[in-house]
Amino acid sequence: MYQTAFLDLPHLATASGSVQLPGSKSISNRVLLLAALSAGTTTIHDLLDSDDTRVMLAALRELGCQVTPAQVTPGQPVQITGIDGALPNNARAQLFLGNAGTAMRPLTAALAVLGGHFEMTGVPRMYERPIGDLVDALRQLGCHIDYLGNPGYPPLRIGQPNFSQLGDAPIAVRGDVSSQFLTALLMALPLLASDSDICIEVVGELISKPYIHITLELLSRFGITVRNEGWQRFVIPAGSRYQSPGDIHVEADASSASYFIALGAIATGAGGQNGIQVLGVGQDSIQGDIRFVEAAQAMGAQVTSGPNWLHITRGAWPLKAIDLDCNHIPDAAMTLASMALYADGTTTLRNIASWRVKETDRIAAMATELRKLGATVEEGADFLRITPPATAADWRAASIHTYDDHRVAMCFSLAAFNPAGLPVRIEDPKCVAKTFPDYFEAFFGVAQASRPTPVICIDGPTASGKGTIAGLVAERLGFALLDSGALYRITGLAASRAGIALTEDNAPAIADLIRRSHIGFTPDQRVLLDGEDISLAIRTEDASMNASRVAAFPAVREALLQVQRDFRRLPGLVGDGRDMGTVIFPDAPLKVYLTATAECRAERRYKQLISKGLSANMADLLADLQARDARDMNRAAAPLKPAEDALHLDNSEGTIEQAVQQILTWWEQRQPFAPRA
Ligand SMILES: Nc1ncnc2c1ncn2[C@@H]1O[C@H](COP(=O)(O)OP(=O)(O)O)[C@@H](O)[C@H]1O
Ligand SMILES: Nc1ccn([C@H]2C[C@H](O)[C@@H](COP(=O)(O)OP(=O)(O)O)O2)c(=O)n1
Repeated sequence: MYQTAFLDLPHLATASGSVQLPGSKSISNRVLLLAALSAGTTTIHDLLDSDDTRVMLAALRELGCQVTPAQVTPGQPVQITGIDGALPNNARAQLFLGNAGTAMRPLTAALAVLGGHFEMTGVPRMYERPIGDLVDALRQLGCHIDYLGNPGYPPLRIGQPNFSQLGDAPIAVRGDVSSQFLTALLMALPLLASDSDICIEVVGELISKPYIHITLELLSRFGITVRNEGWQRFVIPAGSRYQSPGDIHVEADASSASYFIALGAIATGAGGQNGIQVLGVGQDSIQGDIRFVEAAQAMGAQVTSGPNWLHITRGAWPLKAIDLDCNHIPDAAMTLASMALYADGTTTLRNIASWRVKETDRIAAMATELRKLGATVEEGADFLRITPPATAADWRAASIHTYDDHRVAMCFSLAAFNPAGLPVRIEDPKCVAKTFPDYFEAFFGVAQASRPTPVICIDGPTASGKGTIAGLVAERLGFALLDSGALYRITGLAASRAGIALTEDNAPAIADLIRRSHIGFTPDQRVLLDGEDISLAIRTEDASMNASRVAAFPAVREALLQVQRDFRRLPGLVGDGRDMGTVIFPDAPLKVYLTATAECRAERRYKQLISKGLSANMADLLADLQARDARDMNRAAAPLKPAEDALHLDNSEGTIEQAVQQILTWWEQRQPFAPRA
């Protein structure tokens, strides 16, 4: 996940490949509870790992369900052995449910029906989220629930129910507040339906029918067939009993698929590859948002699909403008607003009043940000009318404000395919964590830039601060990092360990050795050589000297050339070394030549080595450093020197942060995101 203040998407040209989407949150937690209530063991595949599912798993373990493994591990299924419809007598538990509404509501209903002694607590925000309508419905049945704080809100205490008064009358529940209450009852009441039918009657208009549809579909997979009488009455037949289906796959979130469906409709593939493959959700999805596919098709997308996948390619181009009632796909429809930027006329999205009360006022947010890109947007109480920029010249480079709304951030990534060749800045990219923490990683995994990916080169002599400053600049921009010196250090170490003398004669053998070695960099910046952690071993002064020696051999530099260029990846790279700007990335848009006086560098290196627990001597260090400077600057192959277009930065006086800020300022000056006057 990108934790940066903003993320710059370079202009993108093509996209192809496949994307595995994360599991749906609402399906994950329903499946967990149903598995826990069932007879038998359920193997759950593709469960989402999120705050909500972690809370639910912890609660189920607390209630005595066997859960293996105890945590969600990527690529590994979770097995749950259920309670077969009953808890032991006098079961007792204190359940902390954080801010997970998808755990609090269904667990309250199920435990109130099962009976025992339970306290349901959470974070302060949970105590502001109403649960009174559900509690009222459960009390009608004979469940025993007390409020421990404010009436109508958690925390709750659940006791032993008394079902002696339970007659044939339907159980009434309000349908116009949150469909989660009805979902909770639908999942709890089969526990009571052994002898006679149970009927639930919805009072008021039922909202969010697609979510009830998901509940009914999942119930049927766990052996409960509910009769749906026009979305007003739901009958759970007598004799219902939860039975594990054995294996079950959690579908990916269909609204998350919408960005990649749109991507497939907007972008052509590169190098003969065609289209975007979306894995995890397909044509028989039980989620309402899958109908986004029809809207995308109406705009021109070509979609083929199977049970668990979709494949999308560009069809009509430009896309076709549409006029659509979006009530059935409120979340995914936002993606249509981004597709409208590429349409042949004005697109109207109607019946979207609910956008106004989501994470932010989404109608206003989309209108404001689309306008920044150059679109003409008319905004109504419940509609949005979007006319794309008339020509490529009418597009603007925009810094997109995201309003702490994951969908705004994801939607506007699609603007990076604009015909004007402009980059797009997404502010606060971490807001995607709500449903898709690695969205941008997945997006970059299938998209290709129209020009070489941006690189910031930081070259300079030893201990000038390159590594430290390059690391910080990369972190602020969300860029990858290349510590090219580490590659020469690894080479020197590998050759010494192999007993090869570091002489010019042996250069081909050293180059050959490094080509055959497996070099790895971990996300936490550890360095691996054939699987061994050599992070410390390459930092000794001996290793520095050896690195400088092997770095003078053209055969070694040749062997490491492509290795270094392969570090270049979206959204950008910061390269630190001696020849980043002169040889490896001569086309880099920003090159910095970082220097500091020899005395200053020796002193800093001394402190650095001591702090790592390595021995050091000031006089030797200064002499070594000057020798290394001389060798690095005077060698024939790629000597250390500033690139002609490098900006010089003297790092002797200022702080690390000042140097970082200077480089970020130079970078900003090369970007077109300044607000329009
Ligand atoms: N402006 C600065 N002020 C104080 N210390 C600095 C400054 N710049 C770098 N340093 C310190 O100098 C040492 C050497 O920096 P490093 O990044 O390893 O240099 P290089 O990669 O150029 O060899 C580090 O301990 C770093 O924290
Ligand atoms: N791009 C590069 C990077 C490093 N080298 C050589 C020159 C240096 O003396 C060694 C070690 O580089 P490194 O950047 O790790 O060294 P310092 O941290 O600056 O002391 O490798 C090079 O020739 N070209």
